[in-house]
Amino acid sequence: MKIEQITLKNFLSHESSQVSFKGNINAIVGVNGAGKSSIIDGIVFSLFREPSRGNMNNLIRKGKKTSTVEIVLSDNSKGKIYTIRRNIPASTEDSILENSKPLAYRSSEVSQKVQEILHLDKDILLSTVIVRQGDIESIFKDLADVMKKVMKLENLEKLTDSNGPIFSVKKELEMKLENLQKDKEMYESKIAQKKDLEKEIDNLNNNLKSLEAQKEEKTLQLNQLQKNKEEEDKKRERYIELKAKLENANTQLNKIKEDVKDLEEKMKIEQELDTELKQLQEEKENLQRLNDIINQLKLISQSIKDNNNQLQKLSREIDEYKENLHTKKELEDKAKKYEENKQILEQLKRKYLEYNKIKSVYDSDREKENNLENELQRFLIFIDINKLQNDLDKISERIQNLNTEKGQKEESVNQLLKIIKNLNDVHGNICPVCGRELDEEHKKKIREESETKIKDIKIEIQKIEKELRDLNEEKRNIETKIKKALELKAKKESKEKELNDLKEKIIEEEKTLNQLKDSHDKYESIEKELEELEQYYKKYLQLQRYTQNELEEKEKNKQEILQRLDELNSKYSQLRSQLTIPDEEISRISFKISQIEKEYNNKQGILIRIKAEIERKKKELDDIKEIDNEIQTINAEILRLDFDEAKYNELINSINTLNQEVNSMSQEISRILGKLEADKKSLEQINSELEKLKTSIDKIPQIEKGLSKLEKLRNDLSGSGLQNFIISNVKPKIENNLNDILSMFNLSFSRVSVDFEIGGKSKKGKTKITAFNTAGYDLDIEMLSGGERISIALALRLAIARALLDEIGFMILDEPTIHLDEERRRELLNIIRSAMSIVPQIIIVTHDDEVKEISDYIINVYKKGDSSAVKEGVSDDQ
Ligand SMILES: Nc1ncnc2c1ncn2[C@@H]1O[C@H](COP(=O)(O)OP(=O)(O)OP(=O)(O)O)[C@@H](O)[C@H]1O
Repeated sequence: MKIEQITLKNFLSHESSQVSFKGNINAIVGVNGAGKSSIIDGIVFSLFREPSRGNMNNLIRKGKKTSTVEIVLSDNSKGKIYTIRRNIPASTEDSILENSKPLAYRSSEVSQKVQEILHLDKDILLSTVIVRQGDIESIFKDLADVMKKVMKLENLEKLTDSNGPIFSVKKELEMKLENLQKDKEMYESKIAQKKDLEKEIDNLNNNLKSLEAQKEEKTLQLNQLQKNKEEEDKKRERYIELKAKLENANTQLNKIKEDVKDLEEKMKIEQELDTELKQLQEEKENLQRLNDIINQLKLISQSIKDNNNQLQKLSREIDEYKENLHTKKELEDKAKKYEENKQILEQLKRKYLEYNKIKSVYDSDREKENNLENELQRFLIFIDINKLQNDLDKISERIQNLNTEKGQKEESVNQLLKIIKNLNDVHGNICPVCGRELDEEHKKKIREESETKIKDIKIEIQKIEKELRDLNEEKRNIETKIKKALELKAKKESKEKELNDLKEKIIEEEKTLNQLKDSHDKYESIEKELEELEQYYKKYLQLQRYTQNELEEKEKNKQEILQRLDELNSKYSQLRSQLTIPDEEISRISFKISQIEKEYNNKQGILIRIKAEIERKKKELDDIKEIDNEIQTINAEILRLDFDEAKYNELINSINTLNQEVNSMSQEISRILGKLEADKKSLEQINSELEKLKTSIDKIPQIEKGLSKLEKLRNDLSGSGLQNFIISNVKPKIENNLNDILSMFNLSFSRVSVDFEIGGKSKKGKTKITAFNTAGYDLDIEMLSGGERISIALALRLAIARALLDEIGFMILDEPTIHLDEERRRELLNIIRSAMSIVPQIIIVTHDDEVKEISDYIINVYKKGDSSAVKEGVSDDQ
């Protein structure tokens, strides 16, 4: 089995590293603390879930919560690849895959599979081919313990330990035996109990029989007495019933006799009350009559009052009516006039409005006419346009002449300027004008003359220009005047036309106004008249509802009321004369009536009650006879019954005594029966217990035998005898392997022997390793050189591994050269090289350059920030 690759996620100092072991000798190199050993920790953890640094959580990279390690192993002989993945914490499942096929998931199952399928035993590997820092030689002193561990001999010790399984089985059996002994004691005591119980049951049965016979005799006596009592009970019941009836009848009789004692007296009161009530009735009727008259008088008096009020109101209305009717008549003419005028006004209205309309137009036209005439007055200033035109023509002519003159003068100047210029351009002395000879003097003269002339002409031109400016100014003035004069003329003509048209229109308007004037004036005078009449007309309209017919109707009503009043007054006097009492009495009549009524009702109530009482008492007189008869009948029956209370009580006492006797017998019988029942149950219980106890105690000899066998087994297994026997079987194999391996290491020994004795629980084991040199001398391990010791130590580790494992796939050495001197280091390297023929894959963690030299694959581990990183295939100095 070879280690192909390991992947570390948040494991110790590695955040995320993947390491492949591609060589035969793989060197893991790097500075102190780079994370090299962490890789070895990763390998051990991934295989066995074994925490190398304290507890499991220490393996998680600080600051992280989870960690994962995955290792890939290959078994080339079988062509299989195994991938084992471990997680911390264990809440995430581990896994093992065989060629990508899952084999197990739970961490304990994964460890089990590693052991079973890969044949990688944790104890063997950790004690042999996985060698931690500086541990190579520790095998010499620990060999006995290592063997004990790898051979699992500790388990044998555990078997015979005082906490071990044999001990606990023995303990269990001893306890069982102890319990069974107790059962035996119990069995014997139960047998004694059983005998006592059987005796008691016999006694109880005898008592029961005699008691039952006595009880039967007493019960017969009791039955006879009970029969007698039943007859007496019936008599007694009737006797009590009759006695109660008798007492009841006597009580009733006495009560009635007491009640009828005052019958005569009551009848007398009845008569007196009858007479009194009649008198009261008469008195009441008289007063009632008077009261009726008084009520009638009151009604008539009220009616007279109402009629008088009505009369007064009506008289006032009639007076007001008469006055209004009179005023209405006076206003009638004016109202009529008003309505007529209103009609005429309506007829004239159209012409009136037309007149007003035309009149307002006429007035405005007259005003316009006036304004126009005033305006025309202002146009009277006369302007002579012809004269202005003449002046203008003259000025125009003069301007034209002056312009011609100016042009001529300007031409003269130009000519003179040309001469001057020509003089300047002359080359030679020939006059350009005349062609004659020309000297400088002559040139000068001509120039001066010409210039003087130009000056003069320019002054003249300036004069002409001034005159021209003045003339032009004057010309513009005259032209403006002419223009204005022409505009005024046209305006005046238009206004004159307008005035003429207006005058014609005014004449027409005056004509129409004259035609409408009469109607207009009439309208205005009627309108004024209507204004004056309007108040009368309004008043007339208010009074229109007053008519003569209605007045007459009211007068008629008044007469009727007067007549009614006469009738009422005479009726009042007539009724008053019937009332014979004085006025002051009248008001007390109704009070008196109510007093009498009250007294009457009161007495009548008393009378009714007395009458009912008399009636009831008369009936009671009949009842007395009936009750007397009943009493006689009851007394006769009591005599016939012949019941004696004393005798009856005697009978009851006898029955009670007998009853008590029978009951106490029954109770005793029940008690004996209960006891018998309980005893029988106890007997049954004891029998079944005895049966069970018998089966238990039958087991005692068997258990005693088992216990003695166990004791023997424990004695046989304890001590080092068996362990040493087992070891002695493996020892030759290891020794052979060791000598085989050592032969490859090129040492000068003919043989090396190994002896060890397994220690006990508190005793350390002993190891003795002896080397025999070629001369035949034996040398103790302590006497050998460092290199020889390391060679034997490594060979011994490999020898043990080979003896116990199917094959050795790899060896891991963490800093094997540490603490070694130069020579021993070199020797170790030779041995490692030689070991290649025994172990196909070696992984060495090292600082040693020479180790790097013998390695065919370098894994460089370094710190990147606070995390470890890995670079493969190169050394750290590359
Ligand atoms: N749980 C952890 N999380 C992060 N870093 C850790 C953790 N445990 C230990 N370390 C650190 O990891 C680093 C690497 O340790 P490791 O033993 O692998 O180094 P090394 O390369 O073998 O060093 P040396 O050559 O000195 O033995 C150390 O600096 C150590 O302090």
